[in-house]
Amino acid sequence: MDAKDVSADLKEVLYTKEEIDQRVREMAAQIDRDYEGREVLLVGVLKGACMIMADLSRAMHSHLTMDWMAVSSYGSGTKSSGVVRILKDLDADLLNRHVLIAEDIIDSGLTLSWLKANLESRGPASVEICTLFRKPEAVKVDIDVKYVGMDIPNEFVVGYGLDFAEKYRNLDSVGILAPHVYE
Ligand SMILES: O=P(O)(O)OC[C@H]1O[C@H](OP(=O)(O)OP(=O)(O)O)[C@H](O)[C@@H]1O
Ligand code: HPA
Ligand SMILES: [Mg+2]
Repeated sequence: MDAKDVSADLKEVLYTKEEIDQRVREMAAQIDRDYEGREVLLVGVLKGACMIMADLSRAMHSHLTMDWMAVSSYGSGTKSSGVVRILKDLDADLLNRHVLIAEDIIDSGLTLSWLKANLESRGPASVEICTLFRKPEAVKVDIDVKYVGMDIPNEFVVGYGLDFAEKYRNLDSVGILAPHVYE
């Protein structure tokens, strides 16, 4: 393998592009059914959710609008700082809207439990969460998540939008980062 190939930094591939694609399509179909007759505002949490937003929205068939928020709690490390910072707020007014937050991962859950409460305070008709990945062993807060793609082990993963120090987001599969990369 080319030494510059980013996938060489993975210890193990957890999900291939095809497996992710299949699961995203299933979630999109479920969301279409659940929101029948209601227009969804998809809120993508930058930057990690860029891939799931792009793929989920295109796999959905109902009318929807999209907006973006940028928050960060990981900086350049592999552990949450626990402090969520808004780097970019939404443009949309949430009053009476059906908001569906699209996320790449729930790890400690701190980002989404904070974000859900923040969006709920803006007068929406509803706020639900869709995440592609969740780490059940890492979740520290009680958080109601309506759509979960896959539960994964408590390891630092990269790819499909997920980064380590801003790298690896462009991998089309998702895998466990090899410890030699960050130790
Ligand atoms: O459940 P938690 O422990 O809070 O972790 C999940 C959050 O961490 C990552 O974002 P990050 O802060 O790395 O920003 P990024 O999306 O720009 O990479 C990820 O995209 C989630 O938003
Ligand atoms: O496992 C992870 N990988 C990348 N970013 C993350 N943000 C929270 N958990 C993770
Ligand atoms: Mg990150």
